[in-house]
Amino acid sequence: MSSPLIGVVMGSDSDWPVMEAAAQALDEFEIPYEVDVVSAHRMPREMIAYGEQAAGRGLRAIIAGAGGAAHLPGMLASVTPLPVIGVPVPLKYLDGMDSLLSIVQMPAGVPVATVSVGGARNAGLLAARILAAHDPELLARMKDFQQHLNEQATDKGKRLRTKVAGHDAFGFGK
Ligand SMILES: Nc1c(C(=O)O)ncn1[C@@H]1O[C@H](COP(=O)(O)O)[C@@H](O)[C@H]1O
Repeated sequence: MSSPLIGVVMGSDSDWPVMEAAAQALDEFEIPYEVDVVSAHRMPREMIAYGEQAAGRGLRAIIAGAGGAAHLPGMLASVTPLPVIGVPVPLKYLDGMDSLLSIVQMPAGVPVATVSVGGARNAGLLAARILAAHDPELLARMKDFQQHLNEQATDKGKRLRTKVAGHDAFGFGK
């Protein structure tokens, strides 16, 4: 198995049902990744070690998901030079707003690329794009993926126009 290029980490294994979508996106692009629980709050020393060692171990980006007082992505970003993508994980209370605000509002100098609440799939796709910027083969696959999305959306329009007869006003891809 090739060594991981992306670290997919989360504050708890309870985040996995949300974070799994990041792993699935990486699987679709055949990007090797590792998965682990790394908590800034509950295992601060291990979290610092993970962030400090990530680049040296060959990772190219870190996807970090956490819920509630989600300090993990920002703390990782403070100790690694790698791009960090933060995923706000929604919990039972506050619908993920707490997590979103904890991740997104970073001080200048310590960037975290924050995706939407529960947006782990986009985190995986963003990590794929980061790698694709220096990998022509991966870039070509990302373009194919975007073309496929376009075709799916166009088909949805066709189906909707068929369903709502008489409202064929514009008609992309007729
Ligand atoms: N936000 C953080 C951090 C952190 O930011 O370091 N560590 C754990 N957590 C979050 O606590 C929530 C509840 O965790 P448990 O389900 O283990 O009680 C999870 O969403 C986790 O990401």
